[in-house]
Amino acid sequence: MPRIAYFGPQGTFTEQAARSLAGADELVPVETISSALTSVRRGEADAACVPVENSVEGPVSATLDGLAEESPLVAVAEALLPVHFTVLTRDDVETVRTVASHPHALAQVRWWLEHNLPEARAVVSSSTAAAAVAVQRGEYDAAVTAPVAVEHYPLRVLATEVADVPDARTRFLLLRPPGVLPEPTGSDRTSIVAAAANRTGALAELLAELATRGINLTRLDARPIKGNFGLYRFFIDFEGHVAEPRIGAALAALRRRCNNVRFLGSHPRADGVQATIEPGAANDDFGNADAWVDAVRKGELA
Ligand SMILES: O=C(O)C(=O)C[C@]1(C(=O)O)C=C[C@@H](O)C=C1
Repeated sequence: MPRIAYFGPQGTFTEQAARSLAGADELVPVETISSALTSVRRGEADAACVPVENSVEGPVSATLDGLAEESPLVAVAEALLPVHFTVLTRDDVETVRTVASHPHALAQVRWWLEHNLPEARAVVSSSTAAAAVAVQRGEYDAAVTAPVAVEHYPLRVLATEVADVPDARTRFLLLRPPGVLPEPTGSDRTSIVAAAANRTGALAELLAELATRGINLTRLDARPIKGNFGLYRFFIDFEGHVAEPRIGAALAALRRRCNNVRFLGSHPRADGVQATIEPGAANDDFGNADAWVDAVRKGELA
């Protein structure tokens, strides 16, 4: 049975995302995002499920860095989960002095903590479920967790539906080694990471290759290239599938212009949003234009 390594332990938001993507596959919790990716690279798991971006706190840097380095992995599916939290404590805790969670979770409940647990010091844990484990062990007084954590850890519920931003969401990826790509659906996302040359206008030129082909961006993040202070990689997500001519042409142009381009996948969007097709950028427009150039080269048309 195929195995999916997910960012655990049991009871994380990522487990919920993995369940929605896994079908009948076996789910295997691992402690960190980087170990989920490593287990796929080593062939110990067939796929990894990890968070990639949150609508309040932004990109998950461990995922971005993990995808830019070592052997390539590609995203074949995504899940989008609404994020609100449950705060758990132990029965013996009278005053909450420490509250633990994943940094992304703490950032999403900052206001709530200031107003409801003003005495509590926030402590970072590797995941929301790891915080629940630490509370069980008596290391901290409370944990900010995913609602499902209460099914795994017998703790007292202090609050539910906790979220400073009511409509917060996190997007998760299912990653595999390069192989057969998912079919295009008309509602797809393509992801790349590229290191633009260090000269005036290099990033603008890179983005222009996408803009002139009518490709709508859905995310742009910069991450430092470690060991090269001041140099950055750009993670770019955009509408469309590499099977479509406008996307293929843009990727070829980026490959020519950039020091390094890595394809991170083309897969259906979880929100079902259809790609915007600008006038002249449809598959047929590219096909007809290529056919015309072929005919010109053969001396059949002018
Ligand atoms: O710790 C978890 O439960 C996770 O799945 C990680 C994570 C994240 O990385 O953003 C996922 C969703 C929430 O936004 C908070 C934490």
